[in-house]
Amino acid sequence: MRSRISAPDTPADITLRRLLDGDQLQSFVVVAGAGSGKTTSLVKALDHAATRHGPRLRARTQQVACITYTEVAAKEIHADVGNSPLVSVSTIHSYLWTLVRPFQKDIGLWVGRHIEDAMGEIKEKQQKYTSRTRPTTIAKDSSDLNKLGIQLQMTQEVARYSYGIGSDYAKGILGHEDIVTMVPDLILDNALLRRIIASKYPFIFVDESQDTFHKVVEALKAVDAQAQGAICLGFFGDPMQNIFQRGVGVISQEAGWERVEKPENFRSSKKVLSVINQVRSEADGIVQVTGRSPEDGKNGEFFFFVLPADDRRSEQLDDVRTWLGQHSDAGSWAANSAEDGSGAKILMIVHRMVANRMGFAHLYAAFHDSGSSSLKQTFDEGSAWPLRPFEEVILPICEAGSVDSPAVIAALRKHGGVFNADTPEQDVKKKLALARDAVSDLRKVVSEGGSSSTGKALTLAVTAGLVAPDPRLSFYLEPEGPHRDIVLTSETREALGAFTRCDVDEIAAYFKYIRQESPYSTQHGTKGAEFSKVIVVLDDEEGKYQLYSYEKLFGIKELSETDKRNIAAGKESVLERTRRLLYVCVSRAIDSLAVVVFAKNTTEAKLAIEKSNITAGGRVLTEADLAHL
Ligand SMILES: Nc1ncnc2c1ncn2[C@@H]1O[C@H](COP(=O)(O)OP(=O)(O)OP(=O)(O)O)[C@@H](O)[C@H]1O
Repeated sequence: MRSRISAPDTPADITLRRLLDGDQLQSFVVVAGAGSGKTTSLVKALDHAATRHGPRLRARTQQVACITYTEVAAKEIHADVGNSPLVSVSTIHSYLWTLVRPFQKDIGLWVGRHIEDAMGEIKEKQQKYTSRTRPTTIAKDSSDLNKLGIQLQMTQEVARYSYGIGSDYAKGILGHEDIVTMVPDLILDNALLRRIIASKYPFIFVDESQDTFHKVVEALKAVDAQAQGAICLGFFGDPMQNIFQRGVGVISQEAGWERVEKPENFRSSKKVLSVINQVRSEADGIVQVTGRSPEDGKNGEFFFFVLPADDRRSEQLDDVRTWLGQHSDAGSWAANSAEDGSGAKILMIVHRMVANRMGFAHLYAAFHDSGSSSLKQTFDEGSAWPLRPFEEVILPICEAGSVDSPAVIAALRKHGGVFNADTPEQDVKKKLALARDAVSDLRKVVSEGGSSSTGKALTLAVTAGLVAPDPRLSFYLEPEGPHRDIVLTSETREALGAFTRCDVDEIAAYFKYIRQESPYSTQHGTKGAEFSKVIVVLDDEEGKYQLYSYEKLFGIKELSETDKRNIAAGKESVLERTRRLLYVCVSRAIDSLAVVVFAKNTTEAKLAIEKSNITAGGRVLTEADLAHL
């Protein structure tokens, strides 16, 4: 990839430099569509702030802060600015924790209040019991209340809170969820904390700002308001690409802030850009113009298929690839991985069909049929907490060449419970020798697979201390173990039951999909990426929990009463959510794009799609076209 710093300046880059160089710093919101070079402008602005204000930042031990979405993105951005020590690039969680870690007393008070609130909710529920309330509910509430009381008592003894995977307040551990709730509360409550943040970070930039939590935005705005021109708070984002449920979407502009626009699209061919603009036309109506030079301005290609939603979807998708290989100018659309640029990338929402095809149907069912809505969502987005031990430790250990591979040590060192990054070398050797048998047993369990091998692998890894799991998981596996005061909802318990009964092979298959190693990618996981040829598959999932519906978006299916009520009340509806996901997907294509809709009634679907204008005048292709292969 070409260095982002060396990309030619756009008018937005020049505006940003003006804002960074004024006597009074000015905060801003960059609002621009897909492929407009937001990340590129962010990197240029970071570099400019660090270079131009370097001596002053150094003298005052200040840094330019950049908050981004994933650790991978943080590393890439930091590398783009030459890993400058004046620039601190981190994920939102680690940035927020760095800010409040020294405020231990305030953290303790917050935790106490948080537990009391949870106790209050249960007490309120108890007041509403009727003669029909089930004895199991009454017993569970009473046990949960008792546990929370014990937790509250034990927090009195906590000398120092640390940030772990999931919360166990009694042991002084805060989890990811706590950080994004607690830190904004503390910032909003504490003027001193706001002053300290402003004096340490005179420049704070937020990447992918549409996906930032509401409360975090509010807290950063409070820091900015108090600093009165002494800091520059800059958001880089696209409200149309807000595809995670807790994201703020639009960042409202405060008085005196500047709105910076980037009207160009540097990524996509003309045909693809017209689809991108069409999808956006019914949202905020931002229309992009091509930023590609005339010699570089390829026309590109766009194809639209409507096919029956039956149990032959997989074969039909193969036929679509073959058809495209024969009829498009872009060469092969074969099913090889798109990493080498030759094949096509298929973007699908995590879906029972993908799960079946990719070999993780039971795992999918464990999260979708019994989990809470947050477990379902995080599963689709690739970040569900019960899967972390596999992602971080168990799979890397099992995928390594041998028990003694450096990859095994690296995984245990980074995430395991056996030793941590600070363990002295001689202890690492000793502990590893002890852990060697467990590692080897774990590799055997995983390679044998079979029903319930997920639970077996987890129990083995946790008991041997190879992983430091989320306290919720630890409690589930060992109810009388070290995390016995944890409270689990019945939904979570049910999902964990189904999860541990899965064949561990399914977890490997799921991560292959999530990490985009397969020709398929999740529609969520594809954010920020770009591929030469893209096939976007639109296929509504059956069931009552329907967050997205392409059939509703195209008018193939009627809106439900709830949808109509949400729209009438100006609340977010299935239409906006689906449109945004579709926007993110179609805008990943550089040259060629194909959209495949699987619908129950293809005749009605074809008519509705033709009416929707998305095909930009092109013909809707059907099964009959594929028949001529
Ligand atoms: N100023 C520029 N001149 C030429 N090409 C550019 C410029 N800025 C960005 N690009 C190219 O455009 C493409 C998109 O850039 P980038 O990923 O920064 O956009 P983005 O707005 O963050 O995208 P998205 O929001 O869709 O993920 C990249 O291939 C990048 O190299």
